[in-house]
Amino acid sequence: MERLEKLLDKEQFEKIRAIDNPELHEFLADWIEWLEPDKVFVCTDSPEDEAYVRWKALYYGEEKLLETPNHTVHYDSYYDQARDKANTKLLVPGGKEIPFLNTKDRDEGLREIRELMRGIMKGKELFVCFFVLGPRNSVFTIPAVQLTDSAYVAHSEFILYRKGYEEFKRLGRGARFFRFVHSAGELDERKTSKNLDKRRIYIDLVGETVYSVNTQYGGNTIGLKKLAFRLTIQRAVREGWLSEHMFLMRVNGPNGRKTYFTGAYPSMCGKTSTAMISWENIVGDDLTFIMPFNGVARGANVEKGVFGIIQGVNPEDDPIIWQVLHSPVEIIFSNVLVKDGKPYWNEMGMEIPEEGENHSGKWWKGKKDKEGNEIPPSHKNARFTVSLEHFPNVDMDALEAPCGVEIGGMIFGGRDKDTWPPVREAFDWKHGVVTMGASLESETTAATLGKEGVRAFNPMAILDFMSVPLGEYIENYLRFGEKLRKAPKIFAVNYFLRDENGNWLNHKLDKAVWLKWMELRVHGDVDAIETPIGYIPKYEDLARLFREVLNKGYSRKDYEKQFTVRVPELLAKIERIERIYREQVREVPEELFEVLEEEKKRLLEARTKYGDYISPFVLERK
Ligand SMILES: Nc1nc2c(ncn2[C@@H]2O[C@H](COP(=O)(O)OP(=O)(O)O)[C@@H](O)[C@H]2O)c(=O)[nH]1
Ligand SMILES: C=C(OP(=O)(O)O)C(=O)O
Ligand SMILES: [Mn+2]
Repeated sequence: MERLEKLLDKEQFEKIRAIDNPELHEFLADWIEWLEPDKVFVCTDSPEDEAYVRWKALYYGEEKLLETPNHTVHYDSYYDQARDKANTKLLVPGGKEIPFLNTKDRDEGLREIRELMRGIMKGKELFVCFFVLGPRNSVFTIPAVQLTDSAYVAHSEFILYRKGYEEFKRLGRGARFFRFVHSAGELDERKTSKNLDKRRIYIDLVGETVYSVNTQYGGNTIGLKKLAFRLTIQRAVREGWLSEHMFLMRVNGPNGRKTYFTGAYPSMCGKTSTAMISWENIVGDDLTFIMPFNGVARGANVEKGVFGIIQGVNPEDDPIIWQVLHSPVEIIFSNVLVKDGKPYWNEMGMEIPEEGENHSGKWWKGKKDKEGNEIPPSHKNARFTVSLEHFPNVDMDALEAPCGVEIGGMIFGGRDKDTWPPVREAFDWKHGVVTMGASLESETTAATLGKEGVRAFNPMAILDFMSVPLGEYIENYLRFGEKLRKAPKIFAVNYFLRDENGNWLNHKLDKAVWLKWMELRVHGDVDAIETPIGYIPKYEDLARLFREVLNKGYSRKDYEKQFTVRVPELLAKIERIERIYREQVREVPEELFEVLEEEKKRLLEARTKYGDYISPFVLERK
């Protein structure tokens, strides 16, 4: 406390003194001394402190006002537009190599990151912020403290997370809290991070602390989002619950029935757009905690806001997001095109100006980057940051429920052009966990730096964030199901099937029909067709639902094309997955291989009887 008294002015010091936690005090004193900010501001839960951060984002030029009140725009460097996987490392003692995880020796990593951060906040203001993951004062709550010199990062966190200062005060010495230390580093004239060659995101799994430096992109910097996620996965696996890359939503069934679903898809594969379907209800769009209570799986949103992809948001497909983005509620737009104070983005379904300012600076149509690529109006990974309370279809009761909501179904999906059908149901928990979750593959996207469109192994859509050996993580999943009296049904979806010419086989809103079908299946209200890979919908049920939900026809031809069981592709996929688990992952539960083996056998038998490509109508008649 003596050290802190010297480092902080009286008013800020009093705010810290009110929290009885010596561990926190020591952490703050160490880092404030090390980072050497000119000024420190401590945020309590008061609206004034939040307003101060919001104002500082403008004052320091990290955000600019737009025409609509409460709207601002933020830019990240042209080369800092996505998660940097290569420079994101897990610090583990001895630098133990773990397949699929990017690890580094803990001592070495800590030394490197401390060196990069020494005195990095000279001339800058440091914000000390307190938040919680999960609803406040609940079984899910995890407190966290964020140190950052970016008012944009702190501002984003106020929009996305529940305030935690009072929670820290309440918990005192009992708080098992996460720590995040971030610096955007030196900024250029556009107020974007300059030293990208020294961009590092290091996750200290032992100290439950994450360091992030020389970057601003939210996926690399917003402590409570993808950085905390690595820490919560570790806790969940140790404690026997699930921390997942999943949306949480309510699907409305017949006669007012409410059924909650989670959905795990890799970044840029449809979590937000599914959770936002206007006639259903959103609880969360990215991160869900799931715990077993009295034999029932209950889920809660880790966050209270959305950091969503803006490309493609248009008034027809996304009426609610569109409406929210055009109302005067607090929103940060990032990496969009701005002209005369108005934001524009790719595929917004209206005309876009031919010049303005965007993530590349001054922009005009046809402008090329250093690599000779034409720069689109907005970046593919451009985003909006907004609180869920502003969405007319938010399920507020579910969002704040201290014990979460009962989960009826869990969905897995990815970008797959040729293998999985649009929707199918697992035979049981184990079958779903193994053949849907653990077998997920998806094409890479612009949410991470590097090549797009490459099919990649991505179990549970979580591989980028995995912080424990994969075998242990899958073991935890399998055992989780055994704790449940009534396990959620598991489903797999694929929104991204293409025909031989590369055209999509489904419209963006077809997912709304799959959701209604899954809701009926959770309650056993419709029959299904048994296939070697699980249950698929009957044509008649889908045709009725297309009419009811979208007021559209659905032809037998489209159904047959979409739901054909593609035996060669499915077998090739099992081979790939089995090889990965046999050759690359260690200590895989034996059940995984058994379940894959059974699936393979079913597919081979079906091929003998019906051929390589099996029409769902053939299977229905059998
Ligand atoms: N073709 C196609 N694209 C989709 C569909 N759903 C979402 N997308 C696109 O996928 C991208 C990412 O979607 P989003 O829901 O933000 O993904 P998230 O990162 O998982 O939350 C956006 O550009 C969407 O327009 C779909 O059903 N079909
Ligand atoms: C913030 C992210 O989340 P998502 O794309 O899953 O919405 C990210 O991946 O950087
Ligand atoms: Mn999203």
